[in-house]
Amino acid sequence: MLFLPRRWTRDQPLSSATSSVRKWLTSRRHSLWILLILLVVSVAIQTFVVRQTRNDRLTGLPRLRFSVFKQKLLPTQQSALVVLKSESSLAVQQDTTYTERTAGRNHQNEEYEKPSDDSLSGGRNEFNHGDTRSREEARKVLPNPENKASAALQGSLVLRSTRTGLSPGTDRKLVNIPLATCQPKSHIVFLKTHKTASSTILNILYRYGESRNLTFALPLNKHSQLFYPYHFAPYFVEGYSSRSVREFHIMCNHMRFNKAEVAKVMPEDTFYFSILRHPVDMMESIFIYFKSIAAFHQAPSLNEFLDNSEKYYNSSAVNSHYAHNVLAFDFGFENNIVAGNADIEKRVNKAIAAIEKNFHLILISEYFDESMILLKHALCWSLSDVVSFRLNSRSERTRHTLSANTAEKIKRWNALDWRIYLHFNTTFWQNVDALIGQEKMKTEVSELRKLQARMANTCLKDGGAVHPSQVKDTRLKPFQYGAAVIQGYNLKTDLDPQTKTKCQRLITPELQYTDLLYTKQFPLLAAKHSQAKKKAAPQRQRLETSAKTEKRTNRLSNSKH
Ligand SMILES: Nc1ncnc2c1ncn2[C@@H]1O[C@H](COP(=O)(O)OS(=O)(=O)O)[C@@H](OP(=O)(O)O)[C@H]1O
Repeated sequence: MLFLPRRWTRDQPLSSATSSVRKWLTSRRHSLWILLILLVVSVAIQTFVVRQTRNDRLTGLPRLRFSVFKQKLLPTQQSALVVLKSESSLAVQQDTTYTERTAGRNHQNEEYEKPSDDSLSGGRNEFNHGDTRSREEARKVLPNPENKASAALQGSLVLRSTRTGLSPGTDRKLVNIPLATCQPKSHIVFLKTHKTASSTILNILYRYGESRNLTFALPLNKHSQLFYPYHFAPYFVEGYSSRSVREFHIMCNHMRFNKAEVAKVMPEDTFYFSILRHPVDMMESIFIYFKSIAAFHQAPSLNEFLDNSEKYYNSSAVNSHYAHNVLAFDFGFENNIVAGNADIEKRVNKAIAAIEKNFHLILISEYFDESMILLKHALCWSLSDVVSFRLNSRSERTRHTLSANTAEKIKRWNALDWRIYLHFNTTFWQNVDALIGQEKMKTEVSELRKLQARMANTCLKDGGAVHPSQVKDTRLKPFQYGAAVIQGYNLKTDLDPQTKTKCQRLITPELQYTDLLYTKQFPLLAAKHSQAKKKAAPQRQRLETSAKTEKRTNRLSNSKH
């Protein structure tokens, strides 16, 4: 384009300066130089544009298209994501289009389902106390406290691997900087796994962020989850596609993890962490809580489910992931594998390597307080930042322990989860040794417990959790689901306004707190959502009534035949 036609340059009357330019331009060697320079300049421009786009993704956040993802959805699941089509058009198809759990979670004032004890166990003798066994078993996989190998890690915390044939994941390090000099971290991703005490951690993160005006990567259209069980995609986050949020600080709602996609939403220096629970206790909790899913619905007991999984479990049924290696599933992996499968070692190693690569810290539910101390150090937070009350816990009536025999069956059925748990239970204690040491850990845990006891004394009316039917303030009632009875709290009545707000936040259940933050962060959208919900209420009520009538009629006609 810059080359002048030879004929044109030859015919023009030129001064000596322009004539030498002409000669230079028409020389073949110089033409090649010009070409080369042009090439270099265009490559530089392209690199600049690509970088700029990437920066935009992390901060300014460009628009993503929905249509690509829609094709991947299963027919039964498609409707759940219809609402995603337009973020700002507010296609509020409340309740009826959600996945089972999400739908349930939007019916706050549901009747509590009272479980029949037999339906839970297939024999009450099977159960005794859970937490103790699982803590003891967890202890069995601790490193020898005399083991000085971890001393070599002083100064930096390296997540060590006990996997076969793989080197330790050294790419993820936590620097052991004294609390006095370190900078508190506020770019955080918490992968909220299921039935692992994750709601208690979510509450900690919500309080930390709210009190510092941080921005949360909340689910689009006021949903309570980041469209779990679909693999995470950036457009699941409110404010991402519309670019209405410049920077997200914290992402912590349930999602199926996908690092590459999460990284598009969160800043580069984000701290990633998650929590695991002993798969035996976890499955016992899940079996009760998700009793209504297809896999568990017909099973008279967990033991019976495990003995006849081929009868009850269909991997393609909706919500079946809750019934099989759900930890692995939440981390984004394929979950359908059992012990003895030829691929198990490969799959275990792959999963552990990926978690080590993508997460800075993995906590253990059985050691919740120790986990909070570790987290506090890793994030450079203070002790009061990690104070919490136990949330989302079942009443004793629906809490059970399984026999050793059933426990072994769970470990085989959830072999992938079991191996992941064993690995990270080990690295957890290596991290404790490396970052703070066992002695300091004991001291700090005891300080944390004292602080928690003081807070409970200040805030709680009944000293602890109560049956949901006894929760006085209905706005603070925890969501009830399946065959579980989830406990709540009552506050003391004579609290001054500031203390009251602080105490209230400590006991606010996940759904209500998510709503509250959404309304703070997106007041206009929240107002439109509640208007749309009000409008849809009578129609929903009609649908519910006719569904109930139809169910009753069917039951009657079935009993006649
Ligand atoms: N602080 C602390 N320490 C130990 N365990 C705790 C803690 N907080 C909550 N829990 C227990 O975690 C279970 C609820 O987990 P989640 O909140 O992750 O459940 S959910 O997936 O969000 O529904 C639930 O377990 P189960 O009671 O066995 O169901 C809670 O009792």
